[in-house]
Amino acid sequence: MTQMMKYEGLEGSQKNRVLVAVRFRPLSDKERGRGDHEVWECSGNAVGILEDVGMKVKFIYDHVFEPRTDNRTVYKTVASPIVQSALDGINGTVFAYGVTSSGKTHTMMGTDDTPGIVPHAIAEVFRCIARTPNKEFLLRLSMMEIYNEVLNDLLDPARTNLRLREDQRKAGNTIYVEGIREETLVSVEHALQIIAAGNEQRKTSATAFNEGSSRSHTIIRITIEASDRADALTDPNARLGRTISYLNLIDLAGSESAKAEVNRSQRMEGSFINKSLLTLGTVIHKLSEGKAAHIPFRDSKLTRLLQGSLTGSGARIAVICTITPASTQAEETHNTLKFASRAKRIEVSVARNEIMDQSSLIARYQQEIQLLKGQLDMVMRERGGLPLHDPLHPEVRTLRERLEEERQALLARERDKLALQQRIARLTQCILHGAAAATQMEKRLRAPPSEQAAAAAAAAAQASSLSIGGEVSAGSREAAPPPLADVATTVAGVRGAGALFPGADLERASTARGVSEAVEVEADLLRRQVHVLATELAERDRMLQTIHSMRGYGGGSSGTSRGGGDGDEDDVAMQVMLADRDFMQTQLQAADAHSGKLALALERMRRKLAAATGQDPESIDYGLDASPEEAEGDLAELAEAARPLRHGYDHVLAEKVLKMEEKVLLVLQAIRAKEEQLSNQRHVLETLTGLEDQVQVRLRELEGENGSLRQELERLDAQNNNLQGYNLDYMSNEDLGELIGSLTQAVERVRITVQLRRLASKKGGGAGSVQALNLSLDGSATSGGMTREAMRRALEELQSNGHSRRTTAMSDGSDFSPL
Ligand SMILES: Nc1ncnc2c1ncn2[C@@H]1O[C@H](COP(=O)(O)OP(=O)(O)OP(=O)(O)O)[C@@H](O)[C@H]1O
Repeated sequence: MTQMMKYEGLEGSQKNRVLVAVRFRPLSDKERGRGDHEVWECSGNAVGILEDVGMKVKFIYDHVFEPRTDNRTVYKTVASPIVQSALDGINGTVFAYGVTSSGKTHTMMGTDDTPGIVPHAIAEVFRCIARTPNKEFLLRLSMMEIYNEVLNDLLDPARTNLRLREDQRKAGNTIYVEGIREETLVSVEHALQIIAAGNEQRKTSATAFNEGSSRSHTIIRITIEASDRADALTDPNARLGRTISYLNLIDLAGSESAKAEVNRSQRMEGSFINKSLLTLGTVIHKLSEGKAAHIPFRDSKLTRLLQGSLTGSGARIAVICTITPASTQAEETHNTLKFASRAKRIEVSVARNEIMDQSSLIARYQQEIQLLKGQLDMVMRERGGLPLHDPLHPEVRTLRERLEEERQALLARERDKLALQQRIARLTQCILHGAAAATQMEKRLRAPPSEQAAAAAAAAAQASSLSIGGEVSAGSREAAPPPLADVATTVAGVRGAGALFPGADLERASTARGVSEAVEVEADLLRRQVHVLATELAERDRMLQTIHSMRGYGGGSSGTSRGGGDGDEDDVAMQVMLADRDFMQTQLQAADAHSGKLALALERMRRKLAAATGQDPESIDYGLDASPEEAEGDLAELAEAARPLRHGYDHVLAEKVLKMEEKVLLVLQAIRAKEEQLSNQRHVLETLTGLEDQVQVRLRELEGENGSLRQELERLDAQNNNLQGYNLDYMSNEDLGELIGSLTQAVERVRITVQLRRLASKKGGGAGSVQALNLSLDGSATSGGMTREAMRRALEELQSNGHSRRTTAMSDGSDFSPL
């Protein structure tokens, strides 16, 4: 179903006159050679015949091109606006009309050096499409010729004598050529190759004027379907605007009169060519009168084909009348100019053919593409990949790879962080023990010997009251120090190596400060790692968000419609990823919180250490030893914890891949079945076409036979008439003599027969002489109404020859007795 839309370019009017241009060509060498001279001249938009002074006959047109005008100018002026309208959904037709050799083919097709309207139009169509990214176009090209009133497909020579049909539901043009081949165009070069191949099939024969004269009307039809791009619409619920239009580019056969044809077959061609052109003239004439009279579109194939373009179905038309200024062609040129003047008076309505339903091919293709894209998406998703058709596909894949790398790096850092945390916790414990021991030692070293034992006991008590978090119980300083041997053992545990030498307690205390600083550096490192991890997490979130939005999961797009089951499966995959991410996020937060706690504990511990040793907290230093075995143990533990999750994920993916392979197999089977069905249908169609051709041939044979039978009948009728009018009484002597002559011959035949019979009876020794002889004269002798007198004379002659005769039965029933 289509709807005609008003064309804005017409400034409020829906009617538009046919645009008529006249194009002169230069006098050819051949014309000059035979003494032709120019008798027509153009001036502005007027054409006139040259007489001695000025122009006597004058015609005015929309454009008149002088002989030097090139094809590009003709295209730009006449055809380009029609091509652009066609891209906007308005039918367009450009004719080249004129006598043979006047330049029609030169104007329409041109040469490699000067391309004509057809190549220019195709190039412009593709240029405009490239400049319209918010629309999708589908171009199809068909090429046909009308030769001797038979319509042939130039793109498929096997398709001849095609029929024109009418379908009121057809968008843009209800008349169509049944079974014509249409090629979908992909580029300018492709289109020109198709046209060149079609041109090879054209019927040409030399005429008196043009060696390569076109003897047929050639029609190139470009069907343009246009549709808004769904992804370019601002409102996703808005209806896609679709249009369809037909651009006809027509090179007519020469319009010269029959007297120019040199032989019988050309005269026949001429009469057919002229039938189409004559009807075109009549149709144009009637249309130009603007009356609601009967217009004989059906009288010729050409006018029937162009009916949609010439009448109110909405079209823009341009006629280019090509003209030779040669004196010998003056009369034909005059006729061309008169035709052009009539064409100028035609008004046609101009409307855009908007497609309101899903019937257009482009709509079907769009649906099919959507469907295929959906299927492809599904296959790719199920295989754990991303849609190949997605222009961002490589980017998405890179993002996914980066995401995976980041995830791995994050996991590794988490492991490192955990190991560090454990080491910090252990160190904290050791530092506190170390700090208490150092305090006690110093006290013991400074105090008088009597107090040293009490101080050692207090230090031991303080060390035992310290919590892991670094809390020190109130009054710990007053507690009794541990024995020296205990302190030495504790510090040795902190260093993880070496013996503690009695008497070097201060040196140990300064070593403990070094440890504290190292721990602080590590804590600082940890804080920085936490920051880096947080930044990475944010980056990873952003990437996830990008992937979500690309797959329709992005913020606010959760309503994007998807196939039920497949969407669920996809959700599962995403959920796994999200859970994974959340898990890591929680880990990070915990690590963050813990490192904050650690920093606080470290600070408190440092202050306690400083207070215990009476030193500046900044100068306290403890030695530190790493424990790689423990870190490795942690890593293994973490990997073990992650395994079930990873295993589950892989398992789900593997299952999906299997399922998807099954689905792909089913789709492939369906495609194969369809192809087979199509090939069967094509076979049936070919058989039917073959049968139809045979029937046509037989029909023609029968018509031939019918003709000769009719001739025979006519001849017999004429004879019959002659015979019916036969009357001896009115016959001339001459005719009577002739008749009697033939009668005599008949009688002679009878006589011979009688003699033979008699001879036979004698030989048989039978009844003796013949008693009686009954004669029945044949119809040819009696039907003419032979007189009794003539008959009598004939019998007398018989008798005088010695034959006896008694009775003769006349064929009219009367008895005849001899004298
Ligand atoms: N405007 C022009 N400028 C130069 N040469 C031209 C022009 N028009 C036609 N010719 C030349 O005149 C000759 C005949 O032209 P063309 O074959 O286009 O005529 P035609 O009208 O198509 O003839 P036919 O009806 O017999 O096919 C060609 O050699 C062509 O190159």
